[in-house]
Amino acid sequence: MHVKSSAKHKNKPMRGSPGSALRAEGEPRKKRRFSTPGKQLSNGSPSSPIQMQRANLPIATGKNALIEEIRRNDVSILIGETGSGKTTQVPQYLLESGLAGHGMIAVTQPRKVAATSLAARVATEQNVSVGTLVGYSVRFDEASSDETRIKYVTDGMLVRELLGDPLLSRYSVVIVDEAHERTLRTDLLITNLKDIQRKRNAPSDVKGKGSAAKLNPLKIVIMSATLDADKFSKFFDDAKIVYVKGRQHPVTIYHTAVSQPDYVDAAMRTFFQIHTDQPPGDVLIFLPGQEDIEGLERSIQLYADRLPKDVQSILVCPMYAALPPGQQAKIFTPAPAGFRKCILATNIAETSITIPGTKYVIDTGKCKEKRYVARDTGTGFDTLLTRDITKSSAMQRAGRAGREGPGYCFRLYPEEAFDAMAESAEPEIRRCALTSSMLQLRCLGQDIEELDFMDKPDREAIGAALKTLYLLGALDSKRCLTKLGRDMAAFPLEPNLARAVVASREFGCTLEVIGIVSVLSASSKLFFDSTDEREAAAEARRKFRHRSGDHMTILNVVRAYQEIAAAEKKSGRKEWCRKQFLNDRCLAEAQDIRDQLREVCTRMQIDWKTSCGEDEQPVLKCLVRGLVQHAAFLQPDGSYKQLMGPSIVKIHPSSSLCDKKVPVIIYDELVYTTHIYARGVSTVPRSYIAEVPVLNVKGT
Ligand SMILES: Nc1ncnc2c1ncn2[C@@H]1O[C@H](COP(=O)(O)OP(=O)(O)OP(=O)(O)O)[C@@H](O)[C@H]1O
Repeated sequence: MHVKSSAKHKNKPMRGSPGSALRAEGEPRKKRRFSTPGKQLSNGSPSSPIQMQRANLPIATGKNALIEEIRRNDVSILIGETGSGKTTQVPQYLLESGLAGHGMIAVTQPRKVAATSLAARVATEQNVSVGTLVGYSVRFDEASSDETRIKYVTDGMLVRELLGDPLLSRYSVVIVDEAHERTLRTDLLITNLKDIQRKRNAPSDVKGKGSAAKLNPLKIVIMSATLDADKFSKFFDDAKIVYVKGRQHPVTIYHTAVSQPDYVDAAMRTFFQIHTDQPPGDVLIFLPGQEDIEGLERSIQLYADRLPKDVQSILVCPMYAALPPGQQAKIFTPAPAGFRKCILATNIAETSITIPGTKYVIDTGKCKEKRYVARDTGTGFDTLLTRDITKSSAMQRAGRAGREGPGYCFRLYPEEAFDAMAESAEPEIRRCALTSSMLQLRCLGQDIEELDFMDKPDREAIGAALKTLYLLGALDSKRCLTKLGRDMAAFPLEPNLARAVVASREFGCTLEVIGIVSVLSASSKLFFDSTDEREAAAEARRKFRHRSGDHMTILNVVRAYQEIAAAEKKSGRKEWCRKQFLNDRCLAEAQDIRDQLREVCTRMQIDWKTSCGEDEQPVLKCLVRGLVQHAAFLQPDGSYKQLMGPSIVKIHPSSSLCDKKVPVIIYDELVYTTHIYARGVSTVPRSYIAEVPVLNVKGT
């Protein structure tokens, strides 16, 4: 293949091309390759195209041997090339072979989009609709029933299930997929699974008569294409490592000759070379974040308009976490005839998923990594810093091509840069805030300091999480879980927002607090920061503005939207939002979240209809309960000093209070750009802060 311009690429076939052995690094301790011929698949019509496709996957060759290995071992670690069929086939094999008995098979995914799209695919392969035999469960969305036997779940949802069912009694097999990502939830889950398995699989004389005695043994399968298998094996007491050989289709990899500091521009040039020179096939471009995606989308549209008439049209589809689920799902819809789809994605599309039609991948080699700064105080903030990806990410990205036929991956960095990359990223447990996880563990009666983790969290982070939970009233001074803490954990919300909802029972304003919290929990922002029409947007926003700041302003929008929603059809709502410069997708998603929070309230005997009317004071008091660590006091120079942390912060320009000087603020989060900014800000009387019970005791 010929690639012009400075984004020049050198060709190298991907390791594990057809017929090659998978493993490049030295021989693993326990290893098995599969080469026994597969038997005919028992489920569905074997001659249907989808069943033929299943039968041709590399994993199908070793199906029986694989089932046998899983049958023989309590824990199996399964390594197989991207696209070999692990995620879609292994659960079906276990179901079809009867190995799962009467229990369910859970397959965990680090991301929602993977869980929902895989459930759809496997349901099609089983010829059923999603939510019947095959289902999914992700935060704020679920499709499952009593019939469900294979459930794709986010790792966070399975951790949440532990709260109501600590032995995961409904499941006979838990498959932890994409375990290499080492998300905080995956690590928590793995720790718990080890313990659950010890209880459920113990010999009956050891089990005694406890609840575990009645349960079937639990099987655990850990899967990935790019995993430090030995580390996982060691953690699970030398568990068996099983290797699936080969990949279905080759992916040819090209590297640039030199590095590309302007990776967005390099991505654009590479895309247009593919578009003008190469046969049809969709293109998936990996970029670090939303900003780069939006920038590249604009540039591609601009240049696309100048292409000669006889060149195919381009359909650009962005894909990042803050896009609502419905919008994200569009990447799976085939492009109309005569169009080439160009998907601009963050690492949200890096693992697990198959995007039909994708033949070319462009990898900028960059990603954004979440890291909590000042983990020791609990008053720090999450940063999302752009950095180089790891080898594991690069291989996963290349693996999104070559799933339906031969693929091509264009890496916008030299081969030497790939060789110099770290093998894998630092586990989240070592770099993210632990508050939410610690609350869940406390509800399970577990102490984070005593748990058996693959990598232990550091003491400072643990201390900060304990402090936060104490200030929220979830733990008492002896670090024991309070009733309040247990109530908070019932809500699928960050602990500070859950605290505000629980407080609303006391202050009689649940209707209002849920309205605000659902918008704050939506995946996209409520207000568009339109640079083109900034004045018009500000003007439209002014009528919702509340003197106390952003939270009550959100409530005003929610109230107005509900009136419109009651009177208008969907198209009318959209039009109204457009005129008000509001994000209708955020409001629609918030409505779904609100409905779910109302259900939780009903279960908890909190009357969600309780309203404080036009009085903002009870609402602000609830928010203070949740955001007490996010309070700051005005300084003589107009900046704000954190009440409980060392930082000096400014009010974010997007806030309705940005040009005001108010004595005390509370805020949703801190963001760091040129300064540390507080975003989502309200002003509250100082007395509200002194009233927070835990501060009150100390006489603050
Ligand atoms: N939605 C889909 N549409 C078309 N083909 C699909 C779809 N999902 C899966 N496939 C086919 O099934 C194959 C196996 O997919 P599967 O997700 O099971 O692989 P995997 O080994 O788990 O890959 P990864 O390690 O990347 O998660 C894909 O390569 C593709 O050929």
